[in-house]
Amino acid sequence: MSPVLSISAATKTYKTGHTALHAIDLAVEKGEIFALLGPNGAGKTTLISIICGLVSLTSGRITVAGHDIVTGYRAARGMIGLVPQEISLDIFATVENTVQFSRGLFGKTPAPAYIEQLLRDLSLWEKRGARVNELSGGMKRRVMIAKALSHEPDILFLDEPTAGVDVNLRRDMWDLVRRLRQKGVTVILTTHYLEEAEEMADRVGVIDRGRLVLVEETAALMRKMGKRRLSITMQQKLTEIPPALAAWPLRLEADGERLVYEFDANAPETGMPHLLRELAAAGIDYRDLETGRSSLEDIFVGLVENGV
Ligand SMILES: Nc1ncnc2c1ncn2[C@@H]1O[C@H](COP(=O)(O)OP(=O)(O)OP(=O)(O)O)[C@@H](O)[C@H]1O
Repeated sequence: MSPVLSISAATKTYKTGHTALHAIDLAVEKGEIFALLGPNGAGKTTLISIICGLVSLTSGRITVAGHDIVTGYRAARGMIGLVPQEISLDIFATVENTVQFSRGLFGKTPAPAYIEQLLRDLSLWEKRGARVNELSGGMKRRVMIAKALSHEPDILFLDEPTAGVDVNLRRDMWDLVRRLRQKGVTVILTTHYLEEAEEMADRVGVIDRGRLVLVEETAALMRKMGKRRLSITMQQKLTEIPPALAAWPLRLEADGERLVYEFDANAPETGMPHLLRELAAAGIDYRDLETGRSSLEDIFVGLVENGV
């Protein structure tokens, strides 16, 4: 099967002379959910903006369902829906008109049943007659999603879809993404959060300083990199790791108040109970325990340390 999105040697140098993307190669299949992860300034928005024709490509080639984004711009753009980070809407238009108008811009004939279903899926149907300026921020974001899907695109780009979004919208959005996938729509999202990628994406690409440093199936990435951490807040601060615990990979944080133990989330034994017994034996009292997943930042450190 030929990929719905094909990126080869895509490079972007802004007028400032800053190269935001260095020869990116990537192929995304139809119906795939692909998460692009990376820290601030990594180049995620630049890449999406190029694919959507908002920013020019310096060199390389990108095709959407076989259409070159430069020479076949209109055909390529018609297959793409984009939900940008920032909300941009005509505040005096109604919800329904906004979505219908957007569909018209792509030269599509009206499809009242499709638009109704779309508005219902996004909990906007009751608000269809409301003007955009009467809506809450979360509702405006829903309108942005409806607008992006108005012309039934083959690929939907979501640029940091859950930044500043409440739990209900987040849940609705993921439900929608799952339904889109069933229909064969490809979804490409950018995020800072590994959990988000883990929850939704079939594959993950990690971009760092303009370079795609890793592309991996999500499950495989989590197996390789997924670490959990146990943070132990102690009754008394420590100045160093007690010799009796030297065999454990422990770190002191928060000015000696917290001991951090990182372990493999997929290992049959976490070592946690054993460690807690040894702490007690060493006479260390603690007042709080917290477990969590290692952050994307830790994973980046892991990538760099492993020389990827
Ligand atoms: N119009 C522009 N002119 C010059 N440099 C730019 C422009 N837009 C972005 N950049 C630079 O390109 C780099 C990549 O920015 P980009 O917005 O693509 O990153 P990002 O991964 O989307 O970050 P974030 O997670 O913060 O949205 C940054 O160093 C940024 O300062």
